[in-house]
Amino acid sequence: MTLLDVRGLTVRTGDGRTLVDDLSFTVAGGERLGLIGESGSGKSLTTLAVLGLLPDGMTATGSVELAGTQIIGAPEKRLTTVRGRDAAVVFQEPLTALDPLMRVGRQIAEPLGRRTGLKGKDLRRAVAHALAQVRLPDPERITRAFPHEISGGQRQRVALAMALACEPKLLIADEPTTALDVSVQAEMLELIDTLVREREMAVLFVSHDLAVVAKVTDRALVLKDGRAVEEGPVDAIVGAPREEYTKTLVASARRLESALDLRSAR
Ligand SMILES: Nc1ncnc2c1ncn2[C@@H]1O[C@H](COP(=O)(O)OP(=O)(O)OP(=O)(O)O)[C@@H](O)[C@H]1O
Repeated sequence: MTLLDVRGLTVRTGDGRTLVDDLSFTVAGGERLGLIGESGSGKSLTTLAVLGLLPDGMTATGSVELAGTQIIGAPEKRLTTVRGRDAAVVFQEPLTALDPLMRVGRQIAEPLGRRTGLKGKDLRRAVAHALAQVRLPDPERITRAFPHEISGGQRQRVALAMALACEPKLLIADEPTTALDVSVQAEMLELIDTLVREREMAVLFVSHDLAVVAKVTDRALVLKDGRAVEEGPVDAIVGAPREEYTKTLVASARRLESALDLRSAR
Protein backbone atom coordinates (compact mmCIF):
# COMPACT_ATOMS: atom_id res chain seq x y z
CA MET A 1 0.00 0.00 0.00
CA THR A 2 1.23 3.48 -0.83
CA LEU A 3 2.34 5.36 2.25
CA LEU A 4 3.75 8.46 0.61
CA ASP A 5 2.42 9.65 -2.71
CA VAL A 6 4.13 12.71 -4.17
CA ARG A 7 2.69 14.04 -7.41
CA GLY A 8 3.88 17.00 -9.39
CA LEU A 9 5.56 18.55 -6.35
CA THR A 10 6.91 21.96 -7.25
CA VAL A 11 8.66 24.23 -4.76
CA ARG A 12 9.18 27.90 -5.54
CA THR A 13 10.78 30.81 -3.77
CA GLY A 14 8.83 33.98 -3.06
CA ASP A 15 10.41 35.63 -6.10
CA GLY A 16 9.26 32.81 -8.36
CA ARG A 17 12.42 30.67 -8.72
CA THR A 18 11.59 26.97 -9.13
CA LEU A 19 13.77 24.84 -6.85
CA VAL A 20 11.90 21.52 -7.10
CA ASP A 21 10.23 20.96 -10.43
CA ASP A 22 7.25 18.68 -11.00
CA LEU A 23 8.57 15.80 -8.92
CA SER A 24 6.58 12.58 -8.54
CA PHE A 25 7.39 9.43 -6.57
CA THR A 26 5.84 6.99 -4.15
CA VAL A 27 7.02 5.06 -1.11
CA ALA A 28 5.08 1.97 -0.12
CA GLY A 29 4.72 0.83 3.48
CA GLY A 30 8.00 -0.79 4.56
CA GLU A 31 9.80 0.29 1.39
CA ARG A 32 13.11 2.19 1.33
CA LEU A 33 13.63 4.88 -1.26
CA GLY A 34 16.86 6.80 -1.68
CA LEU A 35 16.89 10.39 -2.94
CA ILE A 36 20.24 11.01 -4.49
CA GLY A 37 21.82 14.02 -6.16
CA GLU A 38 24.58 16.51 -5.70
CA SER A 39 24.44 19.48 -3.37
CA GLY A 40 21.67 21.89 -4.33
CA SER A 41 19.66 19.36 -6.35
CA GLY A 42 16.59 19.83 -4.15
CA LYS A 43 16.78 16.78 -1.89
CA SER A 44 16.32 18.61 1.40
CA LEU A 45 13.54 20.85 0.11
CA THR A 46 11.71 17.74 -1.05
CA THR A 47 11.88 16.16 2.41
CA LEU A 48 10.88 19.43 4.07
CA ALA A 49 7.89 19.68 1.72
CA VAL A 50 6.86 16.15 2.68
CA LEU A 51 6.77 17.21 6.33
CA GLY A 52 5.16 20.60 5.65
CA LEU A 53 8.30 22.29 6.95
CA LEU A 54 9.37 24.47 4.03
CA PRO A 55 11.11 27.73 5.02
CA ASP A 56 8.94 30.85 5.21
CA GLY A 57 8.33 32.43 1.84
CA MET A 58 8.59 29.19 -0.12
CA THR A 59 5.51 27.63 -1.61
CA ALA A 60 4.72 24.08 -2.62
CA THR A 61 2.21 23.07 -5.25
CA GLY A 62 1.15 19.66 -6.47
CA SER A 63 0.19 16.89 -4.10
CA VAL A 64 1.95 15.25 -1.15
CA GLU A 65 -0.20 12.59 0.46
CA LEU A 66 1.28 11.01 3.57
CA ALA A 67 -0.68 8.13 5.08
CA GLY A 68 -3.84 9.58 3.57
CA THR A 69 -3.26 13.18 4.69
CA GLN A 70 -2.75 15.92 2.11
CA ILE A 71 0.25 17.85 3.39
CA ILE A 72 0.21 20.74 0.95
CA GLY A 73 -2.04 23.44 2.28
CA ALA A 74 -2.80 21.54 5.51
CA PRO A 75 -3.22 23.69 8.63
CA GLU A 76 -0.35 23.56 11.12
CA LYS A 77 -2.49 21.72 13.67
CA ARG A 78 -3.06 18.86 11.24
CA LEU A 79 0.63 18.75 10.38
CA THR A 80 1.59 18.48 14.04
CA THR A 81 -0.37 15.25 14.39
CA VAL A 82 1.14 13.81 11.22
CA ARG A 83 4.74 14.62 12.15
CA GLY A 84 6.13 12.00 14.45
CA ARG A 85 3.18 9.62 14.10
CA ASP A 86 3.26 9.13 10.33
CA ALA A 87 6.71 10.43 9.51
CA ALA A 88 9.67 11.34 11.69
CA VAL A 89 12.92 12.84 10.55
CA VAL A 90 16.61 12.62 11.37
CA PHE A 91 18.54 15.59 9.99
CA GLN A 92 22.19 15.86 9.03
CA GLU A 93 22.91 17.99 12.07
CA PRO A 94 21.46 16.39 15.21
CA LEU A 95 21.46 19.69 17.06
CA THR A 96 18.62 20.76 14.75
CA ALA A 97 16.35 18.28 16.52
CA LEU A 98 17.68 18.66 20.05
CA ASP A 99 16.90 21.38 22.55
CA PRO A 100 20.28 22.56 23.87
CA LEU A 101 18.80 23.42 27.28
CA MET A 102 17.00 20.15 27.95
CA ARG A 103 18.58 16.97 29.28
CA VAL A 104 18.66 14.14 26.77
CA GLY A 105 16.42 11.85 28.84
CA ARG A 106 13.62 14.39 28.92
CA GLN A 107 13.85 15.00 25.19
CA ILE A 108 13.22 11.33 24.51
CA ALA A 109 10.65 11.03 27.28
CA GLU A 110 8.40 13.68 25.71
CA PRO A 111 7.52 11.95 22.41
CA LEU A 112 7.65 8.55 24.08
CA GLY A 113 5.27 9.59 26.85
CA ARG A 114 2.92 11.20 24.33
CA ARG A 115 2.68 8.02 22.27
CA THR A 116 2.59 5.42 25.02
CA GLY A 117 0.92 7.30 27.87
CA LEU A 118 3.63 5.99 30.21
CA LYS A 119 4.61 8.05 33.25
CA GLY A 120 7.11 8.09 36.12
CA LYS A 121 9.20 5.01 36.61
CA ASP A 122 7.71 3.18 33.61
CA LEU A 123 8.51 6.10 31.33
CA ARG A 124 12.08 6.25 32.70
CA ARG A 125 12.48 2.55 31.96
CA ALA A 126 11.14 3.07 28.42
CA VAL A 127 13.64 5.91 27.87
CA ALA A 128 16.51 3.67 29.01
CA HIS A 129 15.26 1.01 26.60
CA ALA A 130 15.08 3.52 23.74
CA LEU A 131 18.69 4.55 24.41
CA ALA A 132 19.82 0.93 24.57
CA GLN A 133 18.15 0.26 21.21
CA VAL A 134 20.29 2.89 19.52
CA ARG A 135 23.29 1.26 21.22
CA LEU A 136 24.17 4.16 23.46
CA PRO A 137 26.57 3.09 26.15
CA ASP A 138 26.06 4.21 29.74
CA PRO A 139 22.40 5.26 29.34
CA GLU A 140 22.37 6.60 32.91
CA ARG A 141 24.93 9.25 32.05
CA ILE A 142 23.43 10.04 28.62
CA THR A 143 19.96 10.51 30.14
CA ARG A 144 21.26 13.19 32.48
CA ALA A 145 23.52 14.88 29.93
CA PHE A 146 22.77 18.03 27.97
CA PRO A 147 23.27 17.68 24.19
CA HIS A 148 26.63 19.56 24.25
CA GLU A 149 27.98 17.10 26.82
CA ILE A 150 27.88 14.11 24.45
CA SER A 151 29.68 13.46 21.16
CA GLY A 152 28.28 14.19 17.68
CA GLY A 153 27.78 10.48 17.02
CA GLN A 154 25.96 10.06 20.33
CA ARG A 155 23.77 13.09 19.58
CA GLN A 156 22.78 11.58 16.24
CA ARG A 157 21.84 8.34 18.05
CA VAL A 158 19.71 10.38 20.46
CA ALA A 159 18.00 12.10 17.50
CA LEU A 160 17.35 8.66 16.00
CA ALA A 161 15.94 7.39 19.32
CA MET A 162 13.60 10.41 19.40
CA ALA A 163 12.44 9.77 15.85
CA LEU A 164 11.87 6.07 16.54
CA ALA A 165 10.13 6.76 19.86
CA CYS A 166 7.04 7.80 17.91
CA GLU A 167 7.10 4.57 15.87
CA PRO A 168 6.51 6.46 12.63
CA LYS A 169 5.41 4.61 9.52
CA LEU A 170 8.05 6.52 7.55
CA LEU A 171 11.51 7.51 8.72
CA ILE A 172 13.01 10.38 6.75
CA ALA A 173 16.77 10.45 7.06
CA ASP A 174 18.38 13.53 5.49
CA GLU A 175 22.13 12.93 5.19
CA PRO A 176 22.13 11.42 8.69
CA THR A 177 25.77 10.37 8.56
CA THR A 178 27.32 13.24 6.62
CA ALA A 179 28.27 15.37 9.63
CA LEU A 180 29.77 12.46 11.56
CA ASP A 181 33.39 11.35 11.75
CA VAL A 182 34.12 8.73 9.14
CA SER A 183 34.79 6.17 11.86
CA VAL A 184 31.23 6.44 13.21
CA GLN A 185 29.45 6.88 9.86
CA ALA A 186 29.41 3.17 9.04
CA GLU A 187 28.18 2.25 12.52
CA MET A 188 25.34 4.76 12.30
CA LEU A 189 24.32 3.49 8.89
CA GLU A 190 24.35 -0.08 10.12
CA LEU A 191 22.23 0.94 13.08
CA ILE A 192 19.59 2.73 10.96
CA ASP A 193 19.54 -0.23 8.60
CA THR A 194 18.99 -2.75 11.41
CA LEU A 195 16.41 -0.72 13.32
CA VAL A 196 14.20 0.10 10.34
CA ARG A 197 14.34 -3.50 9.09
CA GLU A 198 13.31 -4.81 12.52
CA ARG A 199 10.37 -2.42 12.56
CA GLU A 200 9.48 -2.87 8.87
CA MET A 201 9.49 0.90 8.68
CA ALA A 202 9.49 2.72 5.36
CA VAL A 203 12.47 4.99 4.75
CA LEU A 204 13.11 8.03 2.61
CA PHE A 205 16.87 8.27 2.71
CA VAL A 206 18.56 11.39 1.36
CA SER A 207 22.21 11.42 0.44
CA HIS A 208 24.69 12.75 -2.08
CA ASP A 209 26.62 9.52 -1.57
CA LEU A 210 25.58 6.67 -3.84
CA ALA A 211 27.39 4.06 -1.74
CA VAL A 212 25.40 5.09 1.33
CA VAL A 213 22.08 4.99 -0.55
CA ALA A 214 22.95 1.58 -2.00
CA LYS A 215 23.50 0.21 1.49
CA VAL A 216 20.19 1.28 3.00
CA THR A 217 17.62 1.45 0.19
CA ASP A 218 15.90 -0.77 -2.37
CA ARG A 219 15.06 1.89 -4.92
CA ALA A 220 16.60 5.22 -5.77
CA LEU A 221 15.46 8.44 -7.37
CA VAL A 222 18.17 10.59 -8.90
CA LEU A 223 17.63 14.35 -8.69
CA LYS A 224 19.34 17.09 -10.64
CA ASP A 225 18.44 20.77 -10.49
CA GLY A 226 15.18 19.93 -8.75
CA ARG A 227 14.06 17.39 -11.35
CA ALA A 228 13.98 13.61 -11.37
CA VAL A 229 16.41 12.28 -13.94
CA GLU A 230 16.22 8.56 -13.25
CA GLU A 231 14.48 6.14 -10.94
CA GLY A 232 14.79 2.43 -10.39
CA PRO A 233 16.07 -0.40 -8.22
CA VAL A 234 19.38 0.57 -6.58
CA ASP A 235 21.18 -2.36 -8.20
CA ALA A 236 20.06 -1.25 -11.66
CA ILE A 237 21.02 2.38 -11.01
CA VAL A 238 24.48 1.38 -9.80
CA GLY A 239 24.99 -1.49 -12.25
CA ALA A 240 23.54 0.01 -15.42
CA PRO A 241 22.75 3.71 -15.11
CA ARG A 242 20.81 5.01 -18.12
CA GLU A 243 21.13 8.76 -17.87
CA GLU A 244 24.34 10.71 -18.39
CA TYR A 245 24.09 12.41 -15.01
CA THR A 246 23.61 9.11 -13.17
CA LYS A 247 26.57 7.65 -15.06
CA THR A 248 28.70 10.52 -13.78
CA LEU A 249 27.51 9.92 -10.20
CA VAL A 250 28.26 6.21 -10.43
CA ALA A 251 31.65 6.80 -12.05
CA SER A 252 32.71 9.22 -9.33
CA ALA A 253 31.52 6.85 -6.59
CA ARG A 254 33.54 4.08 -8.24
CA ARG A 255 36.64 6.30 -8.55
CA LEU A 256 36.44 6.98 -4.82
CA GLU A 257 35.98 3.32 -4.06
CA SER A 258 38.90 2.22 -6.21
CA ALA A 259 41.08 4.90 -4.61
CA LEU A 260 40.21 3.28 -1.28
CA ASP A 261 40.99 -0.18 -2.66
CA LEU A 262 44.36 1.07 -3.87
CA ARG A 263 45.10 2.50 -0.46
CA SER A 264 44.15 -0.67 1.38
CA ALA A 265 46.31 -2.71 -1.02
CA ARG A 266 49.40 -0.64 -0.13
N1 LIG B 1 15.81 29.01 2.28
C1 LIG B 1 16.20 29.03 1.01
N2 LIG B 1 16.06 30.17 0.28
C2 LIG B 1 16.42 30.23 -1.03
N3 LIG B 1 16.95 29.19 -1.71
C3 LIG B 1 17.11 28.03 -1.04
C4 LIG B 1 16.75 27.89 0.34
N4 LIG B 1 17.01 26.62 0.73
C5 LIG B 1 17.54 26.00 -0.36
N5 LIG B 1 17.59 26.83 -1.42
C6 LIG B 1 18.07 26.52 -2.78
O1 LIG B 1 17.29 25.44 -3.28
C7 LIG B 1 18.09 24.54 -4.02
C8 LIG B 1 17.89 23.14 -3.47
O2 LIG B 1 18.36 23.10 -2.12
P1 LIG B 1 18.34 21.79 -1.23
O3 LIG B 1 18.83 22.17 0.12
O4 LIG B 1 17.06 21.11 -1.33
O5 LIG B 1 19.45 20.90 -1.95
P2 LIG B 1 20.11 19.55 -1.50
O6 LIG B 1 20.07 18.67 -2.70
O7 LIG B 1 19.48 19.04 -0.27
O8 LIG B 1 21.59 19.96 -1.23
P3 LIG B 1 22.48 19.79 0.08
O9 LIG B 1 22.91 18.37 0.06
O10 LIG B 1 23.60 20.74 -0.15
O11 LIG B 1 21.60 20.15 1.23
C9 LIG B 1 19.51 25.05 -3.93
O12 LIG B 1 19.80 25.75 -5.11
C10 LIG B 1 19.50 25.98 -2.74
O13 LIG B 1 20.43 27.01 -2.91
